Amino acid sequence: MLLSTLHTPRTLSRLSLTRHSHSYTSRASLTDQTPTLTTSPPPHSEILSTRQTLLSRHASAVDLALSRLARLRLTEPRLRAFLHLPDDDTLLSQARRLDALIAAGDDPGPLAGVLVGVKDNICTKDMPSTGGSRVLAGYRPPFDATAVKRVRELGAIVVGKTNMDEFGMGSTTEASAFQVTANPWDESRVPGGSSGGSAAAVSARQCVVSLGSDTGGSVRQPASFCGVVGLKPTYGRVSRFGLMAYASSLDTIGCFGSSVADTGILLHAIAGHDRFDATSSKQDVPDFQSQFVSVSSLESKPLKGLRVGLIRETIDKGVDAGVISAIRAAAMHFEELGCSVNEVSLPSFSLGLPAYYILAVSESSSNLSRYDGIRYGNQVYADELDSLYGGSRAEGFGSEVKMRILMGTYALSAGYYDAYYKRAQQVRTIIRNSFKEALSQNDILISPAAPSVAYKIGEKKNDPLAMYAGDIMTVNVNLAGLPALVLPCGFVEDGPAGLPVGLQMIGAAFNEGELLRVGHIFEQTLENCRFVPPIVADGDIAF
Ligand SMILES: NC(=O)C[C@H](N)C(=O)O
Repeated sequence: MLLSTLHTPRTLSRLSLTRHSHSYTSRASLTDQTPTLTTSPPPHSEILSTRQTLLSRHASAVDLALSRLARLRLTEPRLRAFLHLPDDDTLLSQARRLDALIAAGDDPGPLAGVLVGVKDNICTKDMPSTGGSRVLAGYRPPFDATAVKRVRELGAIVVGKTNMDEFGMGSTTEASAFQVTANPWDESRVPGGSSGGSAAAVSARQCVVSLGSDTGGSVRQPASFCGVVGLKPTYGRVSRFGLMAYASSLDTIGCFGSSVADTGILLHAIAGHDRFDATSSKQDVPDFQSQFVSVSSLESKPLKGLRVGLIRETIDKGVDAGVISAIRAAAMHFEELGCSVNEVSLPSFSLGLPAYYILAVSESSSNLSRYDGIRYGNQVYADELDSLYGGSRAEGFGSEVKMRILMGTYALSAGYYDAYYKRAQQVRTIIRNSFKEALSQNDILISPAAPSVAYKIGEKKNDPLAMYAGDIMTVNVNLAGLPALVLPCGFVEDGPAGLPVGLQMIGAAFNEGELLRVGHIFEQTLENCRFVPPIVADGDIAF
């Protein structure tokens, strides 16, 4: 954030992008002409500043954890972002261990003292992991997922398990078997899904960063709805060991942060080959942190020469006008940064949604067969096997999961396989190729992360097709296996404080470093824009 240029007339004239009041007490408005910054801007990286604070002994890990936990306890009854939270003593004992290391002069690790939220479909050995499903209520895995193990080894503290749509099947968290999470910007709205708890928790600063999973947009769409940064890595970049499988050829573990830098640092911590996941890639993981250069002015055209392609089909009919204007303003911002921006067409774009919903449900019908009451899952009493299977599933699964298993079984059945599954695989190849072609002429592609801002709770719950249609911006990227970064780029005037709009940047496979570099520069130069929801300031807890 360029504070020095915050109040220049030039800045204000560009504010169609980000016109938003920073006062926690006043309503945000697209027409605000006099922004008021009532608190100092956040550091570009809370992870880096936490490390600095600890090593310089300005505060202890216990102090930092206590202040974060105070906000968490205060906001959680309203947000319901977590399905499981250990008691404070359990968390503070981990902070005490870090303080002891620092006192002894040892390095506590690059993520020391960082509170991380973990989506409930990512296994943790010391906390329940239900995947948002009644079928796994009370299940405690005997191991940590590789991503969890890695962040813990680097000093992070897992603060709890976040709410989600059952097994990742949904876009709002309303398909969680346990609770609906509220959006921190407007508590009558959904946070998006399926990783809605992870996005809401970071947005409300209940934790510093969080892990989610993205099969068809489950990190990127909630990041957009909650005004945080969300990164879906290239398929294979992050081990899926310990992630409950939904659609294995599409599933990825992704990251949330309140800045691009934090999100990239978290990715660096979890990325890289893992012998427990044969699909994890052996590609080197570059030092993403070196990408986070400071930019002092727009005049230096810090992204000079970058070719940006705005996907035409994503700013077309069916997309909210407010979203389109925020994305067009973001495109203008890229031009100001020195990029060339051109509209590109991906004619196969609209095929992504039907192909995704055939492939994802087909894979899920196979993956979820393990929850049969014997291998995994709750078990009902029955005196013969079929009734035990049937009864356990009938009782354990929610209606969306049941519907998808049925659709998937149908698409894979002998008489329909060619018409549905095989055809969807062919479409997947076409989509992959069209991205390849577009990315040979552009360095990055941009689009909205979702066709609208956050929905009202209940608005789409009983209309699955409308719910699925909301995934149009994200599913293609999973089908192509590419990385994508979503970051907040503006507001639509709606709800008590305005609702954030997310920009999606799509890059070539394994080129997360470039997305992070570009995203960091975009974010720093997006003056006058703090994506901190009003709930953070409630209760006088200093941010
Ligand atoms: N899991 C995801 O990535 C979300 C997508 N809405 C789905 O239901 O499949």
